[in-house]
Amino acid sequence: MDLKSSHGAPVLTDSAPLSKSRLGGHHGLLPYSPSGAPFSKNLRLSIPKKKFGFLDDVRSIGWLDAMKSSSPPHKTFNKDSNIDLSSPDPEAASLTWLLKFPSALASFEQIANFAKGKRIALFLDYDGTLSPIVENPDNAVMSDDMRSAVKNVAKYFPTAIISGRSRDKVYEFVGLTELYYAGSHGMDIASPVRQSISDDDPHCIKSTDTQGNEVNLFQPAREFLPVIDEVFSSLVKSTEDIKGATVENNKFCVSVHFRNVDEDKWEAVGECVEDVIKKYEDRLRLTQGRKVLEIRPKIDWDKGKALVFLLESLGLSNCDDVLPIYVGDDRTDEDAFKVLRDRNCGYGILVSKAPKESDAYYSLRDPSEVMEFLKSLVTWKQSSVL
Ligand SMILES: O=P(O)(O)OC[C@H]1O[C@H](O[C@H]2O[C@H](CO)[C@@H](O)[C@H](O)[C@H]2O)[C@H](O)[C@@H](O)[C@@H]1O
Repeated sequence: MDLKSSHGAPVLTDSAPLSKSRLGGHHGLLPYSPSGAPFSKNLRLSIPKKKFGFLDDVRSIGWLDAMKSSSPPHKTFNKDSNIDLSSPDPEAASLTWLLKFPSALASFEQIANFAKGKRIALFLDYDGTLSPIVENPDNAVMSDDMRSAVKNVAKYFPTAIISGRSRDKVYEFVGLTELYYAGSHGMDIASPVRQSISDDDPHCIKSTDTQGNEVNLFQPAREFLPVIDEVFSSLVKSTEDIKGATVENNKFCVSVHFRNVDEDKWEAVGECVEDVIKKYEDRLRLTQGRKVLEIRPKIDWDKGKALVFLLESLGLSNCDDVLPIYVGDDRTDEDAFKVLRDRNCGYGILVSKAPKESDAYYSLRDPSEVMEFLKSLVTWKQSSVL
């Protein structure tokens, strides 16, 4: 694994751009694009690409606009057509987007064809993918139906959850022992013990899981634990007078939620965060998710690196016989989509109703479609072994 190390931790050398050109170089896995599609060639989707770090956005456009830019207001969808009515030509924009990111359900046969003769390995984000987005992060429980769909799919395919939550928290929500878990945006991975991975790696420690199995804990940001705890306490204090603001300790990162804060106080939330983290400028970085600001160690590690680590730890890194599929809804999932795209090995599936730029190949609209997709994988696998 290509990991630059300094003072024992992998160091972030550059802030990677979120998206790159989707054209060329990946022909083997490009999804089917219907010809003669019913949309005008002149229509272009105007979706801003993220080129710089979030603090650079703040410096150029201010806190409020930066926070708004990645937390677009809830769109109004026509009940029958599910089309965004707030855009000038929503129907065309939606169709154009679906041509670029076809539905993984509508394209299921094509995905299944690519998977023939390969082992599918599944990687799932949690919030917004397995559970719907809700106002209070503590209430983001997974439905029993979804749990049973994930349990079933894991009988046939190695399945891992890669979440921004702490590993313990996401396990508490999911509660399935048959999965692999990575928390804190991949900075806390529990995987089976494999000598080649764990030998001599200072970030790996052997531990025991809830069932008494020996596991390998990979925690590349362990040295940041005291800083993260310090920042968490300071943020709880500094945001206590902002109604609706909450701070979540995700062990190796901290989330500052502003979903329930009046928009005229968003800037105040941003300023609290800036005040607290400015003295850690060389050690921490700031990113943004869905109405959440996230403070993370400045190390070269993300969900994409976690995906590669898990593939290696599970003995699934050979692209010739493994097809990794990563399903996620958030900006942080883009790092994993990009890894699959760059390696030309596997598919990213973006969960979104609204057109967004992405390095995924396919899309699903919401967690209920994710559940349908998981069920389809099981049905397909069962029928192919008959
Ligand atoms: O990587 P994920 O599993 O998607 O975690 C990302 C963040 O998800 C949670 O926040 C988001 O979901 C909440 C519950 O639906 C919602 O209230 C919040 O506005 C969203 O940002 C979680 O609370 C964060 O800590 C995670 O980083």
